Order: sequence, then structure tokens, then C-alpha cells
Amino acid sequence: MGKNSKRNNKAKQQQQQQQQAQQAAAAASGGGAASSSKSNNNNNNNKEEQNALERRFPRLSGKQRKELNQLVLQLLDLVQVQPANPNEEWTQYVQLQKLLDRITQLEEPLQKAVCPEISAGDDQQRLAKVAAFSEWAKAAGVQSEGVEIAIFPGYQLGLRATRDLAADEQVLSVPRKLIFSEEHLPESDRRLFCNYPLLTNFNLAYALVIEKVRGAESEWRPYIDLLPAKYNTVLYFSVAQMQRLRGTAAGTVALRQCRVIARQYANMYKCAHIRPEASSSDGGGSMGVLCTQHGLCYELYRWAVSTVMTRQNLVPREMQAIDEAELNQLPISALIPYWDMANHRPGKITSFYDSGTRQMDCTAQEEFKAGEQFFIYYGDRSNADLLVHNGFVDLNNRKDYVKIRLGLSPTDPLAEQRARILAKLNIDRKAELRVLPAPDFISGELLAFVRVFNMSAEQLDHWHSDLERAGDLLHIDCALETDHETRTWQYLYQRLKLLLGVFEVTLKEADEVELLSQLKIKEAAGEAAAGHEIDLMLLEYRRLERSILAGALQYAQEHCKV
Ligand SMILES: C[S@@+](CC[C@H](N)C(=O)[O-])C[C@H]1O[C@@H](n2cnc3c(N)ncnc32)[C@H](O)[C@@H]1O
Repeated sequence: MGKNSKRNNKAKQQQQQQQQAQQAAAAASGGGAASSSKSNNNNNNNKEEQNALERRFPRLSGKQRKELNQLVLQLLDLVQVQPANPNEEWTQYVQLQKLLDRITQLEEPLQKAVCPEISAGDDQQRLAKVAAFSEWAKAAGVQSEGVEIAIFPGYQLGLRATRDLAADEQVLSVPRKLIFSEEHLPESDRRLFCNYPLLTNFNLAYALVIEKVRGAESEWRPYIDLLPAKYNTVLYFSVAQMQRLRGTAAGTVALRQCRVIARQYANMYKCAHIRPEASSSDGGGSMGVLCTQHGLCYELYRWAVSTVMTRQNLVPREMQAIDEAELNQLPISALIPYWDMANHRPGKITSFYDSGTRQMDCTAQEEFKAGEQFFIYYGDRSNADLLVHNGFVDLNNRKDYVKIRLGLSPTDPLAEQRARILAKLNIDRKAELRVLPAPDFISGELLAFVRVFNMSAEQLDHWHSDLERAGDLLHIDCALETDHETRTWQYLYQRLKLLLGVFEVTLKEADEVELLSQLKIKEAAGEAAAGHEIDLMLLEYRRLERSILAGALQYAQEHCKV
């Protein structure tokens, strides 16, 4: 087949798909202009499709649909506003959660029809699915002789060594055909849903939604059945739980994540039920098909997004995504069954995709005794990152840090001179810089920023006269005038004190310690209530961030005295 005819076919397929989307959208929204202009034949097809959809997805009453439409429009209006400060950001989040709660309530019949397990399921129920999953994985070529899937309290499921494993020994390999990605979608769906190669993690979430809703018809069922029913990601936090993050380094990122996912869902809903005609007029609009043809509801979307966030890995792209060669070099997000049952412990990365054999190989990062949990290392990430994107924190994180935001004031008459020195150090005039755990406490970039920020006009002239030496500012022992050095450390001291002060406003240190110990006692007694894991994670996170800031505060105080 020549290139052009291939392209024509693709265009035809795309057109057909869009027509289907339009018909389905019209059907799901109770018919309308889109269906009335079709031929008789199309009308019949439309009816059949509508009936099929009705059988599969329960119809909401007109009143319920109207309320849902209004809620979605309110949500879109709400998230359009860029909050000007942390208080506004918080108020917006609280309002957003209220809308989402009601949306989820109204969508419950749909959720029960397409993904009933999502609100149920625990570790024991998952464990019961392991035999079918392992058989399926082995039949497709997964090698996992030295490990098995088991329950580990505090981790949900994980991998257990079935014999002694030596360091560097090959433990797992998963062939490409079992690595789930957007490339498993039929081409017509890929064209429809995967238009943004840079957003490959979302493409993966869409592919997962489609397979999930296919249920027993999906060849991925044994894997999907084994996935957790819900997650500890920020999308599952209650307002009271999110409150614990206020004023911490993870707070703003967590709120932004909730906003982004809610907005994406609302946009897809709008294209499906409020403005279905958008399905055929622009690429983004066609995403409404996920709601009309694949039963997408918010509960299913947050599950799919969280599955991807907590389990994805990158593998090389094998199929051309679009006609831009450069983007086709970018890897894609993928779910790697069996390998993704391994939990994290600090160490080194030992999982690599082999393009020659086309499989993901994983070796043991250290020795494991028979019966022990087999851990892999997920990579260098701060606990704020782990909390927001992976739904856990690492109590022994050697790569932890707390980001603080600093910026040059636009009203500072010396801002340009300062910015020039910072640029030499690859630091922006508005930057997020790292406070570190002992023994470093203050990163070189943070120290350099504050030093530049505190330079007098004369000192700036001095450093400009020999910009090549700017790198010295990154080092603790850089020789500076005493008053300049004192101002630098006083500034750092005040800033850290302020951050710790915000911690106290949200929850006092003594209360935090008390709550943490109560939760641990309850856990030990087997009395953990719903949401316990998230509550515990949030208190642990606060304790770890507080200890980094407090250590750095003491360090800064010692330097103020010098
Ligand atoms: C790739 S999955 C690992 C398998 C997962 N435990 C399960 O039950 O399916 C990653 C998830 O496992 C959990 N996890 C991994 N490492 C952990 C750790 N060190 N502490 C607590 N939870 C961890 C977190 O819930 C994380 O989102």
C-alpha cells in the first residue's frame, strides 16, 4: 500500500470515528441536532448504537443530567480562576471538592455499571486474583522464578523472595507484548486519544480506562483485576487530610494536581454532554468519546490517573506517534505487569528496558533472603514528590529535600545586576531552591541566591568585574565580607523560621507527635480506621519536612553567630 492511500485510509477512519463520536454523544445527551440530519440508514445505526449504550450505561433522569451539567460548568468556571495567594488556592480547592463530591454522587449508577470494584476491594480480595494473574503472565513469557506476590502490611501487595537471591541476580523479565501502553490501542483510538506525545502518561490513562471498561472482553483483565481498587494519591484525600499539607512544600503541588485532573475530566464531560458538536470540530473535543462510548466517570478517571501515576515506567516508543520525527524519539509511559508489584526501598536502579530482546529486565539491587520482601529503587525523589505522585513517603529517603521559593523583587533597583550573576549560575530570578537534610542543610544554589540577594551595589560591581568567579558563591567557604555573610545567614534564618511558623499554625509539633503515636498504637492493635494509611503518611511527611527545616534553621543560627 502506497503512502498516500494509507494516509487517505487513516483520514477516512478518523472521520468515521468522529462521526461515531458525534452520534454517540448525541445519543447519550438525549439526541439533538447532530442526529436529525443523518440519512435513514444512519438513523438506524444511530438507534442501534443508542440502544447498545443504554443497555450498557444507565441513563440519568433529565433532572439529574441537568444538575450534572450545571455542576460541571461551575467546576470549569471555578478552576479557570488562577488563585492569587495560598488562601484563595485553599478556598478554591474546598469548593472544588464540594462539586466533585456531588458529581460523584450523581454519577454513582454509571460507576456501578462500569467499574463497581473501584469502591470495594482490599488486599485479601486482590490476593485471590494472584493465581489467575500469575498464570496469565507466565503464559505470555514473564520470568519471575525467585519471587511471588504476597501481602505486606503498610505496602498493600509486594514481591516476596521464594529463595535466597544474590545481589545483581536477574529476578524478573517482562516481554514487550505484556507491557501495556497507548500502543495497544487500535490505531483509530490512538489517533483519537493520543494526540499529544508529550502527555504520554495521560494517553496511558485513557488506554487503561478503555481496557478497564471492556471488562471480561479485555485480554488485560487478569492484570487489571489485580490493580488496587483505590489509591493514597492526593486525588483521594479528604479536605481534612489535605488540610495537613497546608503550608508544607507539598501543599501547592497537591492542590494543583487536584485542579488539573478535575479540569480535564470536566472538559471531557462537557464535550460529551454539554457541547457534543465539539467532538467533530477539534481534536481535544473528541475526548468526550471516553464518556459516551467508554463510560468514563470521575471515579474511574481518578482511578486510572492514579494507577498510572503510581505504577508507570518509561519505555522506548515503537510506533510512530505523529509526523514529527523528534517527538517520536521520546519514550512512552507504560504499565509493566508483575514488575509493578515491587515496592520501593533506597538503593540503586536495577530495572532496564533492553531494546534488543524487547523486554524489561530487573536484577536484585542487593542480597535478599528467602521470605524477605524484594524491593526495587524507584529513583531519586523528594518525599514531597513521592507523596504527591506515588502516594507514599520514604522514611529513610537519602535524597530528600524541601523546596523553598525565592524571587528577586521587580521593585529592587539592583534586580538586573543580581539576575546577571544568578544567570551565570543557571539560577532563575524566581527559583525553587533546596533545603537539605544533615549534613549539608543548605544547597549551594540556595546559598548563592541568598548571597546575591543580599549584595550591596558595591559588592555587585565587584562580582560583575570578574563574573567567571561567580561559581565560588555556591560554596560554603567562599570568602565574603563579614557583614555580607551575616546578612545572608540572618536572611536564611528568618526565612526558615517563618516556614516553621506556618507548620505550627496548621498543627503544633506536640499535637503532631501525639497524633502520630496514637495512629501507630491503633495500627499495632489492628484498629486502623478507613483513611488510616493516608493520615499516617501525612503526619510522617510533616515530621520529615519539619525535621529538615529545623535542622537547617539551627545550622543557619550557628552561622549567624560567626
Ligand atoms: C508500583 S506499586 C507497587 C505495588 C503496590 N504495593 C501494590 O499493592 O500494587 C507502587 C505503590 O506501592 C506502594 N509503595 C511502594 N513502595 C512503598 C514504600 N516504601 N512504602 C509504602 N508504600 C510503598 C505505594 O502505594 C505506591 O504507590
